[in-house]
Parts: sequence; structure tokens; C-alpha cells
Amino acid sequence: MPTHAATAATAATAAQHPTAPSGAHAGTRIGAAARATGLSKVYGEGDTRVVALDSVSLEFGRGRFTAIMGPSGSGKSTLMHCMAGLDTVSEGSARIGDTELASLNDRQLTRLRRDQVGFVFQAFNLLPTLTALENITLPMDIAGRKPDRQWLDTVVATVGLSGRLGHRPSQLSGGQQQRVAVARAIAARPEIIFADEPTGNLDSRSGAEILTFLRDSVQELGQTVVMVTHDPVAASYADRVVFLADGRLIDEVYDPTAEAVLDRMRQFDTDARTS
Ligand SMILES: Nc1ncnc2c1ncn2[C@@H]1O[C@H](COP(=O)(O)OP(=O)(O)OP(=O)(O)O)[C@@H](O)[C@H]1O
Repeated sequence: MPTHAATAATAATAAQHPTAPSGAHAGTRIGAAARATGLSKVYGEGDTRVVALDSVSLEFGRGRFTAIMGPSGSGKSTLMHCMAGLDTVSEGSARIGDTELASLNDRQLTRLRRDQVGFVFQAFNLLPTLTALENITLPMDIAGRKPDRQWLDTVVATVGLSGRLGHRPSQLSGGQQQRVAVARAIAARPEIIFADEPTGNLDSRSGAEILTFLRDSVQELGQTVVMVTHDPVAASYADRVVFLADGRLIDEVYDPTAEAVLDRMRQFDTDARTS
């Protein structure tokens, strides 16, 4: 099985070179923002047993933009949920910074998700009765933290929302609503942002804007972003693309172009059909 032979080698390489190679970005920080080691996730048992993740080891470099790709059911969302502390792991380890998620109780996990993790989902998940600004600062308000005004101004300017802060979600386009969601994720300065198909509900122009903002947040603000996507064009905004198949890490591409990602996906299809 050539695919799985490649898996072990690739996983080892990925673990050893979390931030390699690529040019230096202005905001690049050293080390891993999150790390999976021998991470397995099994759902159900007996006839309904599904191995969603099968001993995945990889690092998400700090100040980097990583895309996770793979066919439907390959384990992308499961990996993201385990790494974000939204789901438990069956075996192995998931860390945010130096924190082993399995070592935390429910309260500690809730606090870690609130303080260290930002989320951007396909559905924008904004509160309709709040203004854009109130939505952006809501997580900090809940945490009892005072937003850093200067940082907030920087984030709002980066995502191009300066003229829209008093608007409610219903008064904003889909692209603008997703910008609010991105600003909300960045504003709290989390250790890592997980974005699950953030452009799935957007037209291609609004999608390109969101991807540009995510990339700017990495390059200019030093943010760490991990994004699940099916779209090779979306993946090309990342510094690195990792590919999952059958719950395993099978390959990765640094400094991807959409063509290179598409080629790789075609190759996996061919391998799967001929193996
Ligand atoms: N809560 C669950 N209970 C049982 N099986 C699950 C659960 N969540 C995911 N799975 C299974 O785990 C496997 C991986 O699912 P996952 O959602 O991570 O894949 P994915 O790559 O994100 O797929 P998609 O691209 O379609 O969203 C699939 O076989 C799925 O059916």
C-alpha cells in the first residue's frame, strides 16, 4: 500500500519540520501553536466502529497558515475538533501550546477554548441583535476582559470593517458577516484560529476577501490559522497544505499553488483507484 508507506514518512517529516521551509513572514513566531502526536479517534463500537483518525502526528507552526484537505470522511473535521478541544481523543495526544488537552477538566477546557482558541465556521454564527462591534468583542466581554483598543482598531482595519461597526448582521452581506466572524476570532488574540470551510457559504469574491484577511492576519498580525477546506484555490492562500485520507496524514505541500494542490488531489484519486 504505497499510500500508507508514504504516510509514515510524511508524518515524521511533518513532525520534524513544523515551520519549514518557506520564506520568513513578518509575523512568524517560532515553534508549534498546536501539536498532534499519534492522535487516533474512534467513534462507536462493534459494527458501527469508525476509525476517524488513525495515529496522526503533525504540528501547526506558530504564525503560520495551514490548510487541511482530503476527501469527504477523511477525518478533517475530526482532527480540527480534537485539536480545538471540542472532541476527546481516543489515543495519543493533542496539545495547544504546551497544554495537553486530555489533562484538562471540563472547566479548564472551556477556559482554554475561550482564551486560546478562535473559531470561524461556515455559518457565520453571529448574534443578530448585536452590532458588528458588539459581536467582535462578545467573547472578551463574556470572559470579563477589556479589549485592547489599539489592537481592535488594527483588526477592524485589517478586515476592512471600519465603516460597518454599528451595523447588525442582517444589515451586512454574507462576506461582511464572515469578516465580522474573522475579526471576532482574531480580536481576542488566541493562540490559534480554527476555520472550518470559512468560505463555503460565500461567492468567490467574498471568499477571496476572507482568505486574504486570514492570510493578512498571519503575515501582518502573526496569527496562527488552521483551515479545513475542499477548495484548492482556498488552500493556495495557506503556507502549507496537509492531506488526510482514511484518517491518516498522507502528504503535505509547502507554499502551495491551486494547480499543485489540484494535481496532488488527482494523484491521490488515481492511487486510490489503482491500489
Ligand atoms: N460523531 C460521530 N459519530 C460517528 N462517526 C463519526 C462522527 N463524526 C465523524 N464520524 C465519522 O468519522 C469519519 C471522519 O469524519 P469527518 O467529519 O472528520 O470527515 P471530514 O473529512 O471532515 O468529512 P467532510 O469533508 O465530509 O466534512 C467519517 O467516516 C464519519 O462518518
